[in-house]
Amino acid sequence: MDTKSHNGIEHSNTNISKHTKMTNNTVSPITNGQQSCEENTIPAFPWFAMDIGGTLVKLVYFEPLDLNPEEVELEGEILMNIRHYLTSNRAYGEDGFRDHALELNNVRLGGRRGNLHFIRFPTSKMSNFIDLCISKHLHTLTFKVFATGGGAYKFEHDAVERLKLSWCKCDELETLIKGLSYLSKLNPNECFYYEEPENNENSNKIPFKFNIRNPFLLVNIGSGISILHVESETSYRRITGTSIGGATFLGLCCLLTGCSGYEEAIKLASEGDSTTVDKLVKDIYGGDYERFGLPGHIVACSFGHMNLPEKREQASKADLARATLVTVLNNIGSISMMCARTENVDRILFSGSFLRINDLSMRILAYAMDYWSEGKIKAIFLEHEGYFSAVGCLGEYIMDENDLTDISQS
Ligand SMILES: Nc1ncnc2c1ncn2[C@@H]1O[C@H](COP(=O)(O)OP(=O)(O)O)[C@@H](O)[C@H]1O
Ligand SMILES: CC(C)(COP(=O)(O)O)[C@@H](O)C(=O)NCCC(=O)O
Repeated sequence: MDTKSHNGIEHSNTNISKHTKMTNNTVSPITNGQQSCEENTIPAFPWFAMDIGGTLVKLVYFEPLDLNPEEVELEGEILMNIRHYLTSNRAYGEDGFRDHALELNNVRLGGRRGNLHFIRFPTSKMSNFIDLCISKHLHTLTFKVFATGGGAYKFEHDAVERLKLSWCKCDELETLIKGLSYLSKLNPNECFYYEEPENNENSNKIPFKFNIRNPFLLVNIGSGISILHVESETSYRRITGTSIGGATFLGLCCLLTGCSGYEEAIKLASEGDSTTVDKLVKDIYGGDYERFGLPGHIVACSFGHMNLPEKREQASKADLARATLVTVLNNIGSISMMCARTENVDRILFSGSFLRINDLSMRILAYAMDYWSEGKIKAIFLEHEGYFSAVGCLGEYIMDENDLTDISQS
């Protein structure tokens, strides 16, 4: 049975991939007509998948390393130019970036060998991206694009009309789990935890040997937040979600500090002190609230000092950014903890681009999970943060059953 994703609906899909692939290590040649998404063959190069989210487009590109002379000839100038353009640049115009540090080399996908590249740009620039594809003559070729995230639906008409390609859609939460399963097997350092999250000098990041078959909670912190209970790659439920997510942090930071983007917001937050903004238990009790085990140092009410003009004057932009971050994290932490207890799991995996260049948030979450669970629940983080759905979407259409049997990484 293969069901759609809604809160509380069980998912069960016993296939590794929806489509069984031919494994003769060749790809279909580019054809003149549109290719069907349901075709039972490995699709023609180029192999792209895009997760078009509420804030960012995450694009995963497979660069083949084993093209034979005949394929090089078939590939033609346009695709060769695209390949060189994507792999030789780290920035594309003002808004596109390749996360070079995340690149995975010499991986096997669809029976082929290649490098996986990770590229992102703002979803607000989707139409510029389509213009760029047209300027590089991609609309004159026929190939498939694998798309997930809300934008796979929202932008389908525009992409298909203007680029004349086959637009193959996948569900973002299904591909999130598939991508997690694939990358955690491919990359031994994919999952990690902090041994001493409260230690600012050395929080001790340790690789975590992840086994998808032990039930866990998956908290995806994107623009908004989805929380899933996962029992295996093919059996999971979306338990709940919250609208107070990564976009809330960024939006409120822009409003409160006038910062211009995510990088600046995170830098400000790392320099700030939230206790000038938040009211702590000790600000109310003068110490701990012992009867119910609330220590004085925890936040009693986020932004609780900000009703007073003199406190507003004392709070710097950095303090406001830090308080915004802590507010969002406290909410994520307490919902995640409640879900972990209700579902009886002892591992919470946090994914999503909100954790990009955000060691501070990961350590705050790790400390909170450890503290409130008295060491029983472990917070686990992921190197490829927001890219799992895009990877899972590529794998959904391209992976064959042997892809993970002979892993070798350079
Ligand atoms: N360069 C960036 N621009 C905007 N937001 C970013 C950036 N890098 C990280 N983020 C954070 O990641 C969040 C989006 O996470 P992501 O997993 O990509 O979600 P979505 O799929 O909804 O776009 C943003 O709301 C923001 O908090
Ligand atoms: C609607 C979404 C699945 C979209 O995913 P995103 O682009 O935020 O990664 C997500 O924003 C979400 O789960 N929001 C919370 C909705 C709720 O349960 O309240």
